[in-house]
Amino acid sequence: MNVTITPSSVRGTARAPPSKSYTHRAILAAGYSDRTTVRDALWSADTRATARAVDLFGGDVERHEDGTLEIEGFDGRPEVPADVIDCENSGTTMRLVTAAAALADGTSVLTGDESLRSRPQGPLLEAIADLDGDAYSTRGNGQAPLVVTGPISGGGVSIPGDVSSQYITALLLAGAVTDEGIDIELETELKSAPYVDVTLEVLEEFGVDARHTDDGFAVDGGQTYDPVGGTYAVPGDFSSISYPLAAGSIAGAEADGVRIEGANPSAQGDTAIVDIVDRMGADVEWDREAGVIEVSSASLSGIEVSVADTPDLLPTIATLGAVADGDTHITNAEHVRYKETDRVSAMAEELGKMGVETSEEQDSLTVHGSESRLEGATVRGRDDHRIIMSLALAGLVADGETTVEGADHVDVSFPGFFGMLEELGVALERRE
Ligand SMILES: O=C(O)C1=C[C@@H](OP(=O)(O)O)[C@@H](O)[C@H](O)C1
Ligand SMILES: C=C(OP(=O)(O)O)C(=O)O
Repeated sequence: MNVTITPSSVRGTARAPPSKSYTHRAILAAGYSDRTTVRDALWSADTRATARAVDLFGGDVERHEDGTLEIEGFDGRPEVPADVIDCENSGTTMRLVTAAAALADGTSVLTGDESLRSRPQGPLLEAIADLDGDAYSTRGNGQAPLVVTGPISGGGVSIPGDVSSQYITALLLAGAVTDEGIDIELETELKSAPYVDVTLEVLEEFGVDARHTDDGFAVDGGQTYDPVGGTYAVPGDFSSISYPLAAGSIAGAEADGVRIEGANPSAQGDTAIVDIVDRMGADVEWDREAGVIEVSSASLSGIEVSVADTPDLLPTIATLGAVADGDTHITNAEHVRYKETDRVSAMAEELGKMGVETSEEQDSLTVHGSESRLEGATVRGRDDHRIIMSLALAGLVADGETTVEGADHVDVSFPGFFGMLEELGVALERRE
């Protein structure tokens, strides 16, 4: 599907979709439990991939119309899957499920789409091998397809922290149900660190104890996943909130801008987007207790911002920077190159088609904003949900129409994205 956006101003109320990161963890944690009800779960292509893995491990995920998932777990000991586990486009699924597969008494095979089969899995495979499991890439290049044989019983591992925090999350979730637990020593500084805090928060809610140590993280073995009252509720997603928030900041009607509901505080690092648009000059208020953000546009100025903790915000910030006056310097961005696409280059090249100048280095992206309007253009979504959504936002303030190709991929994290834009008053057309 291609989507053509006509420049529009936005006003009205948007509701944050549930968090993808919390939903993945909740589905797998529920799999490790006896039985759990997960309320307000995100049901998207990525989270469905995690649910399918839980089914293949011997659990059962049933979804009710209201978004509640009733999950019968495999109770800490995954069965050997009867089929290949297809993680599709989801890095989180592949990492979390690889470590779960290492608990099974036999061999699991994991694969994914072309994008996922190009992302790095080597450090996690080596960690499993250090724990006396057997884990390898069929092509010997550290990328999926992956073959994982367990069971592991726990122990100590050392792992780099600057490739993906998801390796740590995966080992903590699985480590709790090993015999010995897992002690993780970080070899390099941790990037995307708040995502591990999200994991610790979910583990705590499921009654599992895991902790920071002097040189990394640790989880004791022999624990049981058992949330209070047998239920867990997923909070709103701040990576997704970044889109209506940025839309309101660049195209919000002055008198009555955009109101975002479901914006309750949690461990998500991407809550930083509220501060970022504020620093750029948007008129924004966040009532944390009510979980409501209100934003309207003002003229924005470029800023310097590190995405070490918040890689998923880079595409949104790049679009904000394109509209702002002056340079927006996005630093500590190397790990953003290991996502569904190399998002640093993807945003530089696609915004370039809209007349935006950028300078790219391995670890940073500088967007040279100017007061002249962006040019409407046909841009490639690169089969990457965040690139698609961020380019669609740029289309709100371009001169003329902007067509985003391959826009269906928003289904990965925000299936209702274009419907939300329409409700905010955006004129757009979908073409198959
Ligand atoms: O654990 C998670 O839920 C995520 C961690 C981050 O990845 P990395 O840790 O690989 O940077 C983030 O980019 C991804 O969208 C979700
Ligand atoms: C990188 C992302 O997710 P994942 O790593 O799960 O593919 C994302 O949602 O932007």
